[in-house]
Amino acid sequence: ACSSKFVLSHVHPMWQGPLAVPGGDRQSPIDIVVRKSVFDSQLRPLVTDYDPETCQQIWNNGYSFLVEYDDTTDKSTLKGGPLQDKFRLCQFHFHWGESNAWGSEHTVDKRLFPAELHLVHWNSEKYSLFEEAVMEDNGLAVIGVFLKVGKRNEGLQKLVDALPAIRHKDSVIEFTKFDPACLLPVNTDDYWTYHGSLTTPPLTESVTWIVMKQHIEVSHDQLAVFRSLLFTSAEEEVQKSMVNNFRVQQPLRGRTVRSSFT
Ligand SMILES: NS(=O)(=O)c1ccc(C(=O)O)c(S(=O)(=O)NCCc2ccccc2)c1
Ligand SMILES: [Zn+2]
Repeated sequence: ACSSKFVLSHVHPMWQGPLAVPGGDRQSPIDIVVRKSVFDSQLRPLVTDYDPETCQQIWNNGYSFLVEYDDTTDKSTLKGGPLQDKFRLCQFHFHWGESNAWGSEHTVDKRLFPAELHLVHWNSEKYSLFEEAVMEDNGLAVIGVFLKVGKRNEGLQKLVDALPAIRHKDSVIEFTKFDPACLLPVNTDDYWTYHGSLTTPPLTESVTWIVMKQHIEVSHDQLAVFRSLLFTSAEEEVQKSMVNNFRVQQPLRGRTVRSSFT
């Protein structure tokens, strides 16, 4: 899997890392200004082909929880959309707030959502390892999906039920047969896309971001379980709730956000 081998232990407490990377002119997240996005008719529908059998584990890495997939073969892939190559799913995770008023990393016309899902993929046509791809311009593709509070999300419940077992940083449990397609919105043809970066250290500018226009709904109670996770490990005296694990928005620096819809 992608990030399990690298527990970012060097990440200082303010996991958000520097506000901006020196010389970085394609940092993420950003505010998507809808009326400034440019429709591109060349943008194709996303093609996801996820195999639930590749789901391996769920763990708390000290700033989010990650569901990790076996990315040693092309069994769970993403292609199409703005992408030229085939990308392999390595993990998905979320960002959320301490209240339903904020929590997402991207915003749409400054609108905040209570949480945001990221599905991280790497270019397996050009690179042989995630760790290589993460350093390259066209190395990663991350799908962003906004979460809104509403009806209970049945697909999410299996994941929510696993969270109490990984309350503390560095806890991990086996987690299998989870199809991440159940977390995608009904309509995946409408999205914004732009070139950006990881929103966590090392903040490398290797990400083609694909942000879904349509959100998914989760219940208030499901989101409350996210907030029961802890940033801190079992040994630490002071336990800190895992909330507000999002990075501040970054300057657009002249980038164009393209849309697949008018
Ligand atoms: N918000 S985001 O999509 O940018 C993102 C957040 C967290 C992580 C992570 O590793 O935990 C990742 S990651 O899986 O891409 N890993 C980045 C850190 C890393 C770099 C190099 C090798 C392993 C891990 C991405
Ligand atoms: Zn993320």
